[in-house]
Amino acid sequence: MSSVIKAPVTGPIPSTLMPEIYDNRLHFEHQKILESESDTTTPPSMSQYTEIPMLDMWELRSSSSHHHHRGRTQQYAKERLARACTEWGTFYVINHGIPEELIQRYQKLILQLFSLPLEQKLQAERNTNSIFGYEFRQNQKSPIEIFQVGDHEAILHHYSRKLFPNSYTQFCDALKELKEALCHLSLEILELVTEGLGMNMNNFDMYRREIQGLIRSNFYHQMDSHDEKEQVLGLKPHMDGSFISLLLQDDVAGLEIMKDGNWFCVKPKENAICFMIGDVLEVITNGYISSLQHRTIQPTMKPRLSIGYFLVPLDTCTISIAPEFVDAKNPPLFRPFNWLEYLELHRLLRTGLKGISRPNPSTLLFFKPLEH
Ligand SMILES: O=C(O)CCC(=O)C(=O)O
Ligand SMILES: [Fe+2]
Repeated sequence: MSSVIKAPVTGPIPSTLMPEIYDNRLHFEHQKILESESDTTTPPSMSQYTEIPMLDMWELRSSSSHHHHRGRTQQYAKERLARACTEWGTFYVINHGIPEELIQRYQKLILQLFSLPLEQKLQAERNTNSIFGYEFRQNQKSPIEIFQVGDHEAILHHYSRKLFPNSYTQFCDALKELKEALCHLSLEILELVTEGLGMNMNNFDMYRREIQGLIRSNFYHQMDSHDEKEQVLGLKPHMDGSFISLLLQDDVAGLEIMKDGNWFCVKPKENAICFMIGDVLEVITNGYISSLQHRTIQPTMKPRLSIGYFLVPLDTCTISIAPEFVDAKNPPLFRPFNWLEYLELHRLLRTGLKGISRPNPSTLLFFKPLEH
């Protein structure tokens, strides 16, 4: 029998108590973050480009793997997948099977949404307590517009009706269709990843039943500046609060990833979807794989559109380390928590707490076992 150390189980903390409970830890941890990542507060300098690993879904899919040669190809692809997760936390997925027509149809409609008059878009403005709706961020030199919805159809219809009074079904249909395709693909990849890391598939199935999807479209306005050397931060450095995320991009560069302490620019790749590991998977694997720190740079020549799909737990789902990742040598690094608790901290860290105005690089720091 393996010696399994159980992390203390705590219930969700009422949001009203959070600031008091976490205040001291917040100051302490915040200081550590500032020391370890001071570069993120200064304007970014030109980052080097990097290639990231590339995974071919045709090779990874098992349906016709009886053939000896194909079996070997698949085995090799699975090994590369596991390595991409432990070494990079990100990779491009090719031959993913999501129809180009569907992606283009949604891109066209979401660009129509972003080109509506601001007063109309603000009819669907995100409520401060919600993660859904339209958001206009006046960012340093040029704005970022965001539209995010989840699996709740009523919410999607509510916002879509305000934005497209005459043609909202067309928009809703395209969004739902794309969201379903991305959900399917992300579950397929998540299963391959967890299997490749040696996770017990019964534990995986447990999570699979408690999952929801968020789809978020980011529209980055180009800067007026003509100085090509000047770089302005779009989205600040962050980790996604998801199991995994999938990112579709147009042909404008802007995504940057942190690898071995340096920022690298990831060029968009035609017909490829960027996969990223989020905080939830880091917790479940007890840090065996890490969530990917990333940020974006405002475009200079033309605007940029990205569409993110986030596979996240249900609000009430308890996220805890899968027991197979804990033993005497690997004590638990995180306490169990639920998704709403995580979101609340995420929000607090973003909006600032008692003078702390810097946004979070890692929300997970606050879910360490209290004795650590
Ligand atoms: O626009 C991008 O490339 C990244 C977007 C992102 O990181 C996010 O929405 O969380
Ligand atoms: Fe992100």
